Amino acid sequence: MRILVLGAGGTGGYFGGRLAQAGADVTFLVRPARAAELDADGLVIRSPLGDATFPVRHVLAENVAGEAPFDVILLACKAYDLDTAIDAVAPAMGPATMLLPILNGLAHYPLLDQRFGAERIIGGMCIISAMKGPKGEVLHLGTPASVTFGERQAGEQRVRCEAIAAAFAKAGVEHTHTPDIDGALWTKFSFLTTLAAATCLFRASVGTIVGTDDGRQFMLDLYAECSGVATAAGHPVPAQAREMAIGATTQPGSPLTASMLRDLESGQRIEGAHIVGDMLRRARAAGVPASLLAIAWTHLQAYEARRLAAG
Ligand SMILES: NC(=O)C1=CN([C@@H]2O[C@H](COP(=O)(O)OP(=O)(O)OC[C@H]3O[C@@H](n4cnc5c(N)ncnc54)[C@H](OP(=O)(O)O)[C@@H]3O)[C@@H](O)[C@H]2O)C=CC1
Ligand SMILES: CC(C)(CO)C(=O)C(=O)O
Repeated sequence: MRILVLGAGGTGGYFGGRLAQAGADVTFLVRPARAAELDADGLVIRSPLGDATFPVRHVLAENVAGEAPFDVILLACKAYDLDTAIDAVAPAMGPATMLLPILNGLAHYPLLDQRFGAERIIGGMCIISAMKGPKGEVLHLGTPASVTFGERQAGEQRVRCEAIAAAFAKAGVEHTHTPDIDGALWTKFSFLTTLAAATCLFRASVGTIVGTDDGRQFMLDLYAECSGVATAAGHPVPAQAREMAIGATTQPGSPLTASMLRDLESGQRIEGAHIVGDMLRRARAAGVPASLLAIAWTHLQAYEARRLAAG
């Protein structure tokens, strides 16, 4: 199976790197600065699950057509880079290629479906804390590192998902090929939106937030808004997943934060519109009360406005 990975950052670098390390046929589609880092140092992974440094095959967008066809394209960019990423992978989409996005959120699916056809877009997401370090190394923070994926349409997608599962199994990557990817995506979206909105709003970890007088109730109320949107969309979060989400977002002393807080605190662009803004838009469309989401989204827009004004 030939795999193209768009993005050799935190998630693409980690999961694509583990596949390549295990001998899978992996090519990274990168931009020139990342290509120069990979040429100089190889792909460097620093992880509690095992450090690794090795050369990887990589290609620039202008040359990717010559490398096609691929069986699977793993899309691992930030949501604000979606337009350029979609253009970059388009020449690599052969007639049988399927694309597996692992971005957070849901709003990329209609864009991908429209451009490439829904029959070619598998559903996917990942659980990990990872980022690109100052020298281009992929830093895996903590131990969770799993990918969940599944067919959005019966037929060919199922066969391809089975092949993807086999590749992750060979690479020793924790993975789930789920029969209900829409449910899994909504479960993650409602949890992640709560985590991102709250940890960014208060610039603090879960433990610090719930250590305040009203922090625990704030988390519960915010999760109720987000999971209410999931229910309204026809994908209520199953009881066990709800308990896990509430446990993780209200655990005293927990150092947990969202990757969005890391981006915000380092002054970078954030996926606020794709995650918190999109959840609020869906809440309003469904008539779900969402006053806390509105505050969190106002805060993220103010951050983005100040960032732009500062140049
Ligand atoms: N990091 C985390 O812990 C987690 C992240 N996620 C989600 O995963 C997604 C990816 O996040 P993450 O891996 O952290 O992001 P990163 O910013 O670490 O990596 C994204 C990579 O995509 C590359 N890229 C963007 N556009 C293009 C393009 N047109 N052509 C080639 N390469 C491109 C960037 O390249 P360049 O280096 O040139 O800018 C960058 O290296 C997000 O939706 C995020 O929310 C989900 C779970 C956890
Ligand atoms: C919820 C978490 C931490 C797990 O992957 C995440 O997706 C993020 O921080 O973006």
